[in-house]
Amino acid sequence: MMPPPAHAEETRREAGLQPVQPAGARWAHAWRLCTRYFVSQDWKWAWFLVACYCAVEVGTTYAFLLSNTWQRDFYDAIERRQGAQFVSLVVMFMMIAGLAIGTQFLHNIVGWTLSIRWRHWLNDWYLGRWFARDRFYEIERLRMIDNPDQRIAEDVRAFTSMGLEYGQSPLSIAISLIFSLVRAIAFATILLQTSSPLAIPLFGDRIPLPGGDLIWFSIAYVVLGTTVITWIGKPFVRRKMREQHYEADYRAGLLHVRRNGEQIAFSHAQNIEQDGLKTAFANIRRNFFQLMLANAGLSAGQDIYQRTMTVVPLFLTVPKYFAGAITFGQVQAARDAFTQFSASLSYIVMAYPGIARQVANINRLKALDDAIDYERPRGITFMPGGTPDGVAIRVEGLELRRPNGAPLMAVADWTVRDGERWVIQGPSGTGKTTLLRAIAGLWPDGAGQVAMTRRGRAMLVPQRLYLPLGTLKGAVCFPDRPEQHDDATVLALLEKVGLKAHGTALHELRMWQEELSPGEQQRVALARILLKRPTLLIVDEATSALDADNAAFFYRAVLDAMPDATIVSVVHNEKLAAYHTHRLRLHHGHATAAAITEDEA
Ligand SMILES: Nc1ncnc2c1ncn2[C@@H]1O[C@H](COP(=O)(O)OP(=O)(O)OP(=O)(O)O)[C@@H](O)[C@H]1O
Repeated sequence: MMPPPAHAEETRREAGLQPVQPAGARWAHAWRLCTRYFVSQDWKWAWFLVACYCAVEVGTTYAFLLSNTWQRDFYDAIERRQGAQFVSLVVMFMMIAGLAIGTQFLHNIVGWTLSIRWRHWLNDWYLGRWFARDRFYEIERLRMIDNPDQRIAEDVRAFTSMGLEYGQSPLSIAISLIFSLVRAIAFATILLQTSSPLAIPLFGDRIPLPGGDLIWFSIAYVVLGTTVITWIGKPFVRRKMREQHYEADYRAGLLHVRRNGEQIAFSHAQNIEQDGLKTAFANIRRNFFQLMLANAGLSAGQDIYQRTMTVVPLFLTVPKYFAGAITFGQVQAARDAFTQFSASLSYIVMAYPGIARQVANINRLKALDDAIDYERPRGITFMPGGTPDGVAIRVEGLELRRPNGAPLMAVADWTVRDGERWVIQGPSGTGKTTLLRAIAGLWPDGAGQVAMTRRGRAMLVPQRLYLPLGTLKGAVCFPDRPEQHDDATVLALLEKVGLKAHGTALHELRMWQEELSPGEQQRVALARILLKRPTLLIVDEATSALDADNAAFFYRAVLDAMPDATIVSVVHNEKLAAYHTHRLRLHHGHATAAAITEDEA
């Protein structure tokens, strides 16, 4: 279980590279993310669906207006005891209800279709950038942001969601806002019919205001409500963002236990792990209480706002009704219009939790984009394919440093010629693996130059082999696709490396990384090498889990099959050094290179 990060670190990883996210930058980013899709190759669908979405919104507004007129007629008919109109009003009501239900249905269908198409496109876009330039590796290496996986899976889903189930996308918020204003204008015309002129006293004069009292009271009501609700809701945004972070950390912790179950069970470390998970959950719980408080304040504010919205117009119109200036139907219509007008204008108040969630979401996506786009200046110049003929690796003035700039190790000049086999040795933690990473172009921190033969002809075999999710054949063939090699070849290799018993499960989809023992996984690595036959093989303690005989067999099999291959390997076992022609010894931050003499071998 990973220890929970310190608070400052936590905030940094949450926010990414730019701790302070100015609101303008955030919304500009959301705008860029939205517009990208609308000029993508899917633009026809995108615009068509948005047009449909807007048409449905027009239908919804029309249904609201019809409903308002119906209310006026209905209550007037009741007041005048016009029973003959009752049936036609009921039929009218059913037609309006049908229109409202139909528009809601279309709203969902169009919204969902747009959501999945948009998410599909954005998902591909993020995956492409995350994999490009090895960003997925670099972001983890430098621990730039928390849980990029969650950001790609869940935040992208919420960002593109046009329905209510995962919160609303900024696009649907924007469209709803526009149509709220349209609705507000439509209802303002109705309000004008029952409004009285309003004038404000100023310097002994009374300045008349355009529009009527109901409109001005409604606007004042909305401005006051929006200000108060936005103020109350501020902590909600931060808590929501932190919730996403803590939930993702907790899930990552559970996954970590699942992945390392064997070691935890063997060492009876369940208590430690449980404590770690409980601490992670305590973060969720603590945040939840704060979120609950923030939410409770917000909900209470919204509730009071909504309840008073339905009675305020009555206080304003009933005196006019008693004075005989308006009908009872007009009182009801004015009440409905006031509520609809205020509700339309106060979209921000009503949708605040959804908007807050989206703000947190956009912050997280912005941090992900910043991390993906971040260009860390490369200290070490890497030149794949930049070696002269006959040379596999050329290192000049190499200084390896940690990401924080602290020096790790220096290799002044080092040349690995074709066909040479180098063993790299040195105490633990001196930087052997880091040197291999630098050779493979994966470690940019430091100074100097590294040139390597073309990447396609080289192969890096780490201590813990990566077995992709899928079949055993896929695991052996990786990074080639399984269909690129025939079964007979793969089965023969499995037999050669002593994994014949697993041959019957060649096409079975299993968690091979969990199922095969570390030694078996290293034999899969051998099968992979023999299948790929690279001209440059970089091996990092790839025989550490094998017994002495099998470790020796590993090197013999490689040499038999590829006698001309260039090999650079990190091994602790002195006996395995005998399979090499040269030695690079790392000690006290420096490297010394020498040929291995017959006597040494
Ligand atoms: N991503 C990283 N961020 C910060 N420090 C790192 C990172 N990766 C490696 N290091 C540090 O660099 C140093 C050298 O690590 P490296 O794995 O290269 O050592 P090594 O010689 O291969 O050790 P061993 O023989 O134990 O495998 C270690 O102190 C390690 O903590």
